[in-house]
Parts: sequence; C-alpha cells; structure tokens
Amino acid sequence: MSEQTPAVLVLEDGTTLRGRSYGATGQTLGEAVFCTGMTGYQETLTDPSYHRQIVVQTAPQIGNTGWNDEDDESARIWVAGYVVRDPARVPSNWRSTRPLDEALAAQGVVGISGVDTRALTRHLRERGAMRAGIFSGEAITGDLVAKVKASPAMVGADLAGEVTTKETVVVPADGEARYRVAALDLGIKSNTPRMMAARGIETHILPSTASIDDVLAIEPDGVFLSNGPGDPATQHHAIALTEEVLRRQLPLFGICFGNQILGRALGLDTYKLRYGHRGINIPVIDTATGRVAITAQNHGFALAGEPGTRFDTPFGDAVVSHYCPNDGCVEGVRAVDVPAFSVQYHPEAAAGPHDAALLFDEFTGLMNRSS
Ligand SMILES: NC(=O)CC[C@H](N)C(=O)O
Repeated sequence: MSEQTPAVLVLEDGTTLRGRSYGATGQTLGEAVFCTGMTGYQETLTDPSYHRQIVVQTAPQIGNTGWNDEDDESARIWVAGYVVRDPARVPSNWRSTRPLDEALAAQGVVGISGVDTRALTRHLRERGAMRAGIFSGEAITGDLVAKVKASPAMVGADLAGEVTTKETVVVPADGEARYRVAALDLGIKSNTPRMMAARGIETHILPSTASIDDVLAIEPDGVFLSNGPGDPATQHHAIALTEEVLRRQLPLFGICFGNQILGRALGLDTYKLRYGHRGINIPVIDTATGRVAITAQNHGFALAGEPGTRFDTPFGDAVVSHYCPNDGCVEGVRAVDVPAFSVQYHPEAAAGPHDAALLFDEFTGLMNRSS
C-alpha cells in the first residue's frame, strides 16, 4: 500500500492518534514504550528485549541512515510495532543497503508515521507504559480499544522461551581462547559475544532451558546471564540455575534481565517501573566510587533495593552497587562473598555510549582470580 495509507495508534486508555502506515500495513498489539536514543534505531529494532513492545522513538527524524547488513543485534526485528514522527524520505549512509521502512515491511513489522511522538511520550510518562495497537488500511475496523484491552499485559509475561536459541551456538574468541563462558540466552544481543571475544572469551550461548549439568558440561570459567524480554518474576528456571551457579562459586556476570535474575536469586524483589528507562544517555552512579557512567538502557522492570546498602543473602553478603540519579532506581548488584555481579544497563551497547565497556574486563578479572 502507499505511504498515504491511513494508520491509527490506539492506547488502552482510549487515546487515539492518527498517522500514516509505515513499514508493513495491518494490525499489531503490544506494550507502548518510548525510547530516547537519538541514534541506533537498527540496534533497538533488532534487540530481543523489545519483543512484544511497540516502540515510540522520541527523536523526530528516523531512518536517515537507512538499514545496513552489519548492525543487527539478532536475526530479526523483534519490536511488535514502530511509531515515528518524520521518516526519512531518502536514506543516506555509505553502509545502507535499503530504506528502514522497506526493512520493516519485509519483516512484516507494522508501524505508523506522522505521530506527534513528543505529546505521546509525555502522555506515557504521566500515565505509564500501557498496552497499545497500531491499525492501518483495512485493519482500521471494529472496536479498536477493545482489541487493545484483550491483548496480554507485560506483567507476568514469560517471553525468554520465545526469543532464545534452539541449540547451543559457540562464538570463538578473537585469537587464542583464554576463558570459556556459558551464556544463558534469554534474548542475547550479538554484541555481547563480540565484546567477550575481544577479551579472549569463547562464548557458548545456551538455550534458556539449559540445566546446571548443561552449564557444567562445557567446563566454563564463568557464567553469563543475558538481557531479555518480559517479566523477571516469571523466570523461575533461570533464577534456580543462578542459585546453583552461586552455590558453586563460579564467576557470574549479568546484564539487564540478567541483573534482575541475579538480584532475585540473591533474595531481592522486582517490580514494574511506571515507564522504564530506554535510551542511550542515562546516568548511573557506582556507590563504591561515586563515579558516574552515561549508559544505554532498555528496561521496564527493576530490582527493589536501597542503593549502597549491604544485605544478607543465602550466599553471604551482597550490596546494591549502582543506581540511577534520575529516579533512584537500582542499576546493579554485587555479591561480596561469591564472585558475582550484574548491571541493569548495557555495557555491550553497540550504538554507544561505551563508558561501561570495562565491566567485561571486570568479568575476565573475576575469572582470572578464580582459575
Ligand atoms: N533489556 C532487558 O534485558 C530488559 C529486561 C526486562 N524485560 C525489563 O523490561 O526490565
């Protein structure tokens, strides 16, 4: 259909915004969330953590650098839908192989353009992330709000099984392998094993259902818990596996979903944030040093805890190691008596910033000490 095909974005509170079809035409449902990254839309769209979410880009112009064959964070686009204000008419970049709307259409991803994304973001900020639908062309029919309300909520959503690898994939180290890591794939991004490889780590990416025996079978120097979509409270298997890893004192590092899972294994609770953190300029403070890192983030849930405090766990003491000065949200935990730590933000962020990349070196440091 043409670029003039009408489209509507409908929120579960009845808010309706009109625009034009962008990408595929049809119908899609998901949780409406906003992302404040000015760059990196290809990495955002292909990040499995966005599965079942309709992403609203606050940057007004999207698609200027087209779509390339190198920046995908996984094998496909995962967002449920895409909301932009002013799409590029002509992409321009030396790596671009096709326009963004063509990539969306080719993968059947329904989007809408011409939306006042600033007003929409203010609305989601006040009312909170909520269920939404994009309907375009012939799909604009019937009671659209009722269709949105009939869709599943993000609280209680167990989605890791829908994005994980079916079989173990081994990503070799660059040069000689100095460490072997078992990475539990709950929605891992391609740049994670790349960052590991650059540090001499051979990464074995295991399905989300992997058992402790599967992990031990590869004789790992360390275990990694990836990012991923859905509600961390549903991840009973990953949490139990993490407890086994902690019990054996294997070095462990977690990112985002992995942080929530380590935190839960250490006895903390998780809760849903009103609208979450999604962007690439979010400050984080390390409570041990007071140092600030500017970070990439993409999360709607968080660990409940008091920044800087030590707490008891079944594995000895642990500390809430990082927080976000914008809202006080927990951004990291660290065990004191066993070699395990995790962060809520993304040291592997390919579109940057790279302030937190050193955390991968911290992980190799942990593996070094325990070998
Ligand atoms: N990027 C992630 O790993 C997201 C974790 C979790 N699904 C959340 O929204 O909080």
